[in-house]
Amino acid sequence: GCIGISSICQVRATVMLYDDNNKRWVPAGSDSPSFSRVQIYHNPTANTFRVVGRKLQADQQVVINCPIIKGMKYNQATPNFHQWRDPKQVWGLNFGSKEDAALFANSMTGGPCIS
Ligand SMILES: CCOC(=O)[C@@H]1C[C@@H](CC)[C@@H]2C=C[C@H]3CCN(C(=O)[C@@H]4CC[C@H]5C=C[C@]6(CCCN6C(=O)[C@H](Cc6ccccc6Cl)NC(C)=O)C(=O)N54)[C@@H]3C(=O)N12
Repeated sequence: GCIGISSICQVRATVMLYDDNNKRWVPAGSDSPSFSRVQIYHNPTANTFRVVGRKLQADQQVVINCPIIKGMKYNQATPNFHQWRDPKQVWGLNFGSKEDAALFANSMTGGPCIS
């Protein structure tokens, strides 16, 4: 059958970026921190993973589109704020619920990441 790229997890979270200069978290995308639908896509052919998030509000702005490197450390800083580093920046997800956080963490650590 068609083994295309599929979404293995879908949660609600506010996607944040760490502003190293000002030492503070800023919302990814436009200025207002608001929830996005955040998904983990898996490409079974290449066995690669990617995190994609789109704002829930009308414009569905893509606020994260981040390849996940195998063996990357996934840090569960609190029950509903998790984070990871990519070569350029630090991403943070402020989850809508602890259940969403656990679901996402299980997909990340069950897939490409180490916890
Ligand atoms: C409650 C009040 O919360 C707040 O007001 C803000 C806004 C809240 C919502 C958006 C958010 C929520 C929760 C808390 C939880 C703590 N936290 C922080 O930022 C902590 C505190 C100190 C600060 C210092 C550094 C910083 C930032 C950059 C990355 N990093 C590291 O430590 C990395 C981590 C890491 C470890 C392993 C692998 C990957 C990575 Cl990424 N380590 C290294 C070795 O890379 C970090 O995470 N830091 C959050 C926070 O304050 N806030």
